[in-house]
Amino acid sequence: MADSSFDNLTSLARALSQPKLDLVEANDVFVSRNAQLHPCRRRKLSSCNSFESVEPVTSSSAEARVLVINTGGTIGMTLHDNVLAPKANAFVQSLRKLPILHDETYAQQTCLYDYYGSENTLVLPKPTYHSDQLFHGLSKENKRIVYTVLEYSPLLDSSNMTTDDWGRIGKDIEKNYENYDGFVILHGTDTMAYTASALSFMCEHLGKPIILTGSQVPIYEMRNDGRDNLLGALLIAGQFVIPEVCLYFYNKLYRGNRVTKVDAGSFNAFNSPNLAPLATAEVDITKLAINSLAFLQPPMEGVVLETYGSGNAPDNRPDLLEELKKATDSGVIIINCTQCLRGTVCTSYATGKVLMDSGLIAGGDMTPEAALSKLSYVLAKKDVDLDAKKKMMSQNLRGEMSCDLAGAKLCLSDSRFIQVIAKSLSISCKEELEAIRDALTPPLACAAAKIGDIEALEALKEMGSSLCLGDYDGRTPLHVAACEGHLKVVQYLLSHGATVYAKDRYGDTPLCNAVRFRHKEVVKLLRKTGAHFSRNELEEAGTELCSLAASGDVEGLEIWKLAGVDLNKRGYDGKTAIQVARAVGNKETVAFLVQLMSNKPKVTTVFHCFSISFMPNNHSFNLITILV
Ligand SMILES: NC(=O)C[C@H](N)C(=O)O
Repeated sequence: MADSSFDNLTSLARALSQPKLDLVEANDVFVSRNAQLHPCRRRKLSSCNSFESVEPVTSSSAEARVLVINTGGTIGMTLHDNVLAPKANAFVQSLRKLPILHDETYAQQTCLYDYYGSENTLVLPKPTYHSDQLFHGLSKENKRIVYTVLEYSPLLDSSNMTTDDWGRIGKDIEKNYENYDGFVILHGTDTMAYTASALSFMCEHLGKPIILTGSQVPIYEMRNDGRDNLLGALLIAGQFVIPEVCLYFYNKLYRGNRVTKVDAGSFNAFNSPNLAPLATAEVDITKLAINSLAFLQPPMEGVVLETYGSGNAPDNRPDLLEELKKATDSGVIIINCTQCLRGTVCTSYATGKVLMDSGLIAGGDMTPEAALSKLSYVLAKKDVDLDAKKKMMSQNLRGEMSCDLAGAKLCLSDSRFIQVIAKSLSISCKEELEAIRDALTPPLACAAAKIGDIEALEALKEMGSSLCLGDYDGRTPLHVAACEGHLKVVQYLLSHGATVYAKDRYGDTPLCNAVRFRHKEVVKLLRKTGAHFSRNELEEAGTELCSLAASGDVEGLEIWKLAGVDLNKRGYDGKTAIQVARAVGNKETVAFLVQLMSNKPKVTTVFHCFSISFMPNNHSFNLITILV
């Protein structure tokens, strides 16, 4: 991976109170939000010659939208002078000719290009029974997947990617976050695991899938893996709410910060040694070999040390240990990662304990890629002191390291409820106990959220359960806490990985729930964390506003406004709330609406989804393999 100065990418948090541009931007991919309104599409459709024969587009919610960011990599390369190099402006044309990746008939019949305002927009064929069955166990929305390709210039071999490129991808996702259901990043395989790890830390409070993929053989070749990889990534990004940065390759969906490239000559190029793939659809990282430790001097602030076995190094080299100790004493954060593909760092051996005694932090079963990205993310946290940074490095932040299973077991057996159930089912082995835990904890967490019991939520988390999982109706603890208006619980859940974009069986988000039950503070907090109404929810919004206006319910109108909904939205009969209030002669409501629409919003909603205050200048760290 190419070296670069770590530019100070200042926080991208920004106020959403300003209306976003509704215009198609220079590169033609940023689509007008208004253009998504179903009636517009209907009007455009009706002007199409072949409208009668079109499979009816009942609403815009029949389509899922995915943004594909093409950064380069082998998937779009061609041979020149016997070497592979990226080819600009050829990818979309080539996809257009592949029926498996684009349905031109549907595009023509539904005026897709006019409607989305971009020649770079394509649509997958209707999902078949077979592709429906591809991903077992994940909640799925059965939709047409419309995707728009944003091609970077220049396209890069990923060995040339720098941290600036990570920042660019993050910014583009942030810019387009509300307009798409998911994101696919096309990327070279050589440094894909680094970018995946970096994005996983950059994207705080992520609510939608970001899936990196690429290929080993260019998509232009007759026999290639690019088509399958792209198709799989699109199907997942468009159909499933997996709020994670993932990597999809060779029929497997991995957590992005768990993978490493293991094979330069096989389609099966990636492995996630310490975490099973999230779903199955069935060369070399330059390391700095050192023989001197001069590199531990300032301005070095962090080091990922790749050590032997379970985190061991020679304990008969006092010179080496002394240098490490001096460095950690002076504030350098050194993470101890194992060179082994599988297994975790622990202090079973004297040769491992000496490293911990020298102040190193155990990297558990993190990949070096994830450790390096996490280190850069943590080092960039300006308002966090050194001890807290060290603590963050030793804790699981985004699923990049496994929790202490021994601890989980102990807590599981401590939990009387689960213990009794496990006993009555004669369950004794760890795997079965964990399966019981995973089945039981979502409803338990929802029950705790309902009564505002943060301690109970904490206890469930300690047991190793995820607080993001939904119950049988897909309702997460965050949905429940939002309905109940438990602000502290909402705060707690948001800071422990809950996603604001979770949708229940009825397509409702926690924001929509908080609005329904009129919990203003919860609405404000959710908005601050990046929540927005889904397109489904927005379709009903105009009618809802009109009925609130008809009944003079100004409190109701205000809370919809707080939730970021445009009060000019039209109801089913084309009227706006203010027109309805005028029609029923409710002057107070009219005056209130006029004031509400002219006033600047009372809350400043700040988008925290992506705070890429990442890798500031002067932060210096390195990945080293220890050779002694
Ligand atoms: N298969 C690949 O994509 C390898 C290529 N050199 C890259 O990382 O861009």
